[in-house]
Amino acid sequence: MAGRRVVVFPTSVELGPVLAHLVTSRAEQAVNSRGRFTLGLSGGSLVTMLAKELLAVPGLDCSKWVVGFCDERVVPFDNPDSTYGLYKSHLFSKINIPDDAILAIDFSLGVSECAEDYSGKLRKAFPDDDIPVFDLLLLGMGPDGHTCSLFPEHPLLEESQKIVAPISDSPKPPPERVTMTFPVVNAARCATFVSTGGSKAPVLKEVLEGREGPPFPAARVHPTNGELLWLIDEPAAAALTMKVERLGSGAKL
Ligand SMILES: O=C(O)[C@H](O)[C@@H](O)[C@H](O)[C@H](O)COP(=O)(O)O
Repeated sequence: MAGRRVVVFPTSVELGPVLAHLVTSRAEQAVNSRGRFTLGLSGGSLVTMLAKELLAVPGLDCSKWVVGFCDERVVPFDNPDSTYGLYKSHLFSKINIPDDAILAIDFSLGVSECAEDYSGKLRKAFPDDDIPVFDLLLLGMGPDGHTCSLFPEHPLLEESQKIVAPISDSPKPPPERVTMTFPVVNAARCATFVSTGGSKAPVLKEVLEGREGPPFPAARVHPTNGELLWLIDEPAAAALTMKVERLGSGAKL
């Protein structure tokens, strides 16, 4: 692990531009060294924050981006629960990313087949990797400590063979989802959590500072050969006693 950075911003207003800079600078580095930038997206409040901030970047060029989903709800794209659907309307329709560079699920399949199909899409997009190595995964964390669709105490936390797994009993609706597993999450070059708001404070303390008993799913994210960044705001950081970095909107990570 290249190390963990916990960076606290006054509010999400200052965090947003730094997130956009992180994405575009990692994209530039990746395109320069490997010819493309592979990005994994999560849902929740990240969708609108990321879309707003990326669309404000002058001359944003996504022509060499390949985008996947850290998890996805198995619902039609026009269902408001579809993470792809939200990104399509907020972001993909407004940037120059080729359609075939977006690795989306086939929601018409049953949840198990859908996971197999999405796994095949990842394998095809990463033909040289035993486990797909994304340049950047953007992750969220629920107030229960889940990330992707990896929920506390769920057997999927121990999945070590599959790169993508189906889940049909998600405690958070909708119940049917597909999710990247920890082997993929922890193979990333950089995993970045974005977590804001006071509702995250209690769980964030346990995730970042440790707890008795089994670690929360979000605490199990620690890329083997990559970086781990936590971008949070003061309300989310309220219960932390650890040393953190405090930065503002002009920061570059
Ligand atoms: O699939 C889901 O149910 C959500 O996408 C979820 O996993 C989300 O990423 C976290 O709950 C953090 O969401 P917020 O950043 O909006 O709190």
